[in-house]
Amino acid sequence: MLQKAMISEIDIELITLNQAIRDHFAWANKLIEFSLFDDRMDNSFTDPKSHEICAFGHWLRLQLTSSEENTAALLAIEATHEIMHDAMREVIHCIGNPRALREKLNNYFHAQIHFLEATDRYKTELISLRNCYDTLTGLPLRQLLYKDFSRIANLRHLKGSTFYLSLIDIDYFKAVNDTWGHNVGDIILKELGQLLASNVRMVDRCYRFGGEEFIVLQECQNYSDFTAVMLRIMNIVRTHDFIIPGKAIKITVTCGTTTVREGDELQAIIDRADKAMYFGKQNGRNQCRLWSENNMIDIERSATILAR
Ligand SMILES: Nc1nc2c(ncn2[C@@H]2O[C@H](COP(=O)(O)OP(=O)(O)OP(=O)(O)O)[C@@H](O)[C@H]2O)c(=O)[nH]1
Repeated sequence: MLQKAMISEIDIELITLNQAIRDHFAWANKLIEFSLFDDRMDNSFTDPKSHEICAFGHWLRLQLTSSEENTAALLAIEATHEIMHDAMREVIHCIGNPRALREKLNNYFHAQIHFLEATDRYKTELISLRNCYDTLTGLPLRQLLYKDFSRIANLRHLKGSTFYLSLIDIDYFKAVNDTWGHNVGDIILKELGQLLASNVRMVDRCYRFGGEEFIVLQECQNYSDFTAVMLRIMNIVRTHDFIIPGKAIKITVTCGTTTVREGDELQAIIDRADKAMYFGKQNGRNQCRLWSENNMIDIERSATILAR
């Protein structure tokens, strides 16, 4: 399944894909020029690995090395791209032999259509994925959390690591909207989303769960790693200057967190995190609580004790 941490990554991929397709057409036009004017062919046509040398091939390599999740879709494009280059080389070999050329040219046209169909499919996938992201904060929305969860549950099983789900809710956000207006509320949501996304590790995921609530899914080797991360996030948020027109303001959040246990349904996990968060709200806000059957553990106190 395709995966991106932020909507901007999808946009960048769409922009660069469009550019790569334009580069492909420039390359195809060059082929017509070479054929008509009998110019010297460059290695983006003649090399047996020409599909790796051309500008589109460069784009493809870059995507294949930078993302593991999209590999299947990208490899499907690569296969059609390579076949198209092979077909084009056969066309070149048949120049001067009109009878053979007709068939080779048809093969090339078909290969080109398959290649463009594969890139179209990928583009459609990227665009439908884009609809699962929040346009305000750029973060994945709750429907992606549900999709990601089954993959994460498998990972947990395979790697034996502990996953934590944290529900982060802005304190007194209604007052922010009432005092400074909804647009300022939006500025805060956007900035908080970016702050959270840039302060979790690459392997962790941050979602806009709805309204003024965010969810962070983290994979941690041990409890002290987890408490250290949460302590850091809480401190980053409470000390951050949120720039609104004419001034900078500070906000706090209350966080409820829980471990992902064997066989857990996602809804049950979210309910536990919600209970822990609610406990934090009722006990002064601006804190992070870990759900436990008997008491809701104060994560920041726990992190401080563990760090001694
Ligand atoms: N600006 C803006 N406000 C939103 C958005 N989504 C939800 N809100 C507001 O978030 C506020 C949430 O208010 P409450 O649920 O009362 O919570 P709160 O004021 O943060 O109080 P506590 O959570 O108890 O600390 C409401 O005023 C919603 O209108 C949004 O996308 N943009």
